[in-house]
Amino acid sequence: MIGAVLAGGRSRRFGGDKLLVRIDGKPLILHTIERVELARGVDEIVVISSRENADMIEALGYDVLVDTLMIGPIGGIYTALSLGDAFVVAGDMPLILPEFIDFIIDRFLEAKKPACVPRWANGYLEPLHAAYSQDFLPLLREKIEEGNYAINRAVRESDACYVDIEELPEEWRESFFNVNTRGDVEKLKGRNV
Ligand SMILES: Nc1nc2c(ncn2[C@@H]2O[C@H](COP(=O)(O)OP(=O)(O)OP(=O)(O)O)[C@@H](O)[C@H]2O)c(=O)[nH]1
Ligand SMILES: [Mg+2]
Repeated sequence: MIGAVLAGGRSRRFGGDKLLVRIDGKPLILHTIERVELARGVDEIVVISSRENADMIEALGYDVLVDTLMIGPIGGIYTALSLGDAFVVAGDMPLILPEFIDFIIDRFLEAKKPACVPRWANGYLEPLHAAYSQDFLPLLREKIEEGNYAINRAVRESDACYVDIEELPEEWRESFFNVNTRGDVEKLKGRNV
């Protein structure tokens, strides 16, 4: 399926485009993309980008679909699904694990549900590290038209399948690490990314 990497955020907490910050000499978004490419179940990468970032991402050698909605991740997911079913990931997740991606994709293909989303025991969801079907589009469209831009709520109202994180290997949890602040970049120093 498509690996859709979201890259249309404004990096407000970071200040300056976080997806371009260099980690071991390589832009953050490339770390994420190269890991998603390693998943067996992903056969094509598409970056769902803001108009401003499109040229830069194409220059890195990847296909871009411009998100014209710019209403947050829900709009990025909606845009990605116009191409087909997709594993969607935030561009700021440089530690994402290919084997975890494949685990979610396998569950998704088995369950035949509109979405397959990791869930913590306290109910918290990880919707930017999840698989989505085009069957999710009508509900997303309705939410967007109503101005309800919370992706978690849309997932909960759908007939989604959930992957219970705490039942999986503990080492997989770092897959959700995402860079929001400059301090998060510091946390990556000295480890293999
Ligand atoms: N395509 C698309 N991607 C988005 C949009 N909003 C956020 N993203 C991406 O979704 C991922 C997770 O979002 P956040 O961690 O909130 O990133 P952000 O919105 O850039 O940062 P903040 O402004 O600090 O919240 C990042 O990779 C963003 O680039 C959007 O409207 N469209
Ligand atoms: Mg984030």
